[in-house]
Amino acid sequence: MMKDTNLSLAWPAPAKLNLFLHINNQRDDGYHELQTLFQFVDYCDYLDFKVTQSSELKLHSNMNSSVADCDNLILLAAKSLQKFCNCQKGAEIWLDKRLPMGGGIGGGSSDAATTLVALNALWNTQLSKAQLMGLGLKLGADVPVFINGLSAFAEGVGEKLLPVTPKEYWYLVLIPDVHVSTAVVFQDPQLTRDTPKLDIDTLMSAPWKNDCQDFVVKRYPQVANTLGWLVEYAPSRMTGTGACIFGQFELEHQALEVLAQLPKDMLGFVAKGTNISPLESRLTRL
Ligand SMILES: C[C@@](CO)(OP(=O)(O)O)[C@H](O)COP(=O)(O)OP(=O)(O)OC[C@H]1O[C@@H](n2ccc(N)nc2=O)[C@H](O)[C@@H]1O
Ligand SMILES: Nc1ncnc2c1ncn2[C@@H]1O[C@H](COP(=O)(O)OP(=O)(O)O)[C@@H](O)[C@H]1O
Repeated sequence: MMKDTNLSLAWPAPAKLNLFLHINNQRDDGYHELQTLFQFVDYCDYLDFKVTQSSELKLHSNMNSSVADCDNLILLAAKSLQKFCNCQKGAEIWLDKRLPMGGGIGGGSSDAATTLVALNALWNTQLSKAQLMGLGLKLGADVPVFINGLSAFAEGVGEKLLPVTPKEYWYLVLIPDVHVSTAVVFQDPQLTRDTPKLDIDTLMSAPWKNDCQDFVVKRYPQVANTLGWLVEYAPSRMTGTGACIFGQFELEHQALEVLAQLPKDMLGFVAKGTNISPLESRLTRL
């Protein structure tokens, strides 16, 4: 069979963990100022792209959810790049969705980032990383770090990034059976939003915590149960605004052994922390 040169396969859209997350303040526009540490893991959604000569954008996916095409961050990302570059090409896109949605591991943002990075290469629109990150930020606060592709200490709403190299542990990530909306967590008056801003050296060496965790645990018993179970085996915390919980292990087999003991009603996966994103590695072999 002849090779289809317009097809480009297996672009990873990795998950991220917030190894710590502090909320320092709420801005006048409602957004929150954060200090957070992002690390990628090697557990990913995968996207395939076929470049087309008409400007149509078409998405096929195994996502079993109610996200309409017009709200899907993949199509929104592709459209924003097309518009910004006045690009006449289009694409057919296939999404293999593996990451749980609304779990605080950033799957939607990562899909958007991978779409921007891949299409910028495949359409040859030649935007710089900084330009792509600017486009990405309009789609979501977490999109720039996925485009940058390096684990980072982040400030602002998550867009001021300083690459760092935290230890690459193995993680067992558990997925409580509940959807926790980022917007709902940030709207609640009970959320702690006054953690003092600290310098990076202090933050990296202090015990790591997530300011959303107590709040989410109190409101969602599924998250409380999951954390209560995992913390018996490993240092464990919530990522982002939840609901996923991660436990950290020195060795893969230790994480796999705990996964094997998971009660039947809990779901999870084992992944390795990686300070260079799998997307960044894919980009180097177009
Ligand atoms: C707080 C984090 C940490 O990683 O949570 P997770 O979504 O990963 O759980 C993220 O930065 C979230 O980023 P993202 O999920 O892209 O958020 P967005 O779509 O930009 O915003 C969703 C909603 O959350 C609120 N929001 C988001 C980010 C922020 N720094 N302050 C906010 O107040 C806003 O009300 C916004 O309407
Ligand atoms: N391609 C996509 N994958 C996942 N979610 C998407 C996508 N496009 C739009 N969304 C919307 O974004 C929301 C947040 O998704 P996600 O990034 O998985 O959550 P989180 O930021 O909590 O990890 C979803 O609930 C869904 O409504």
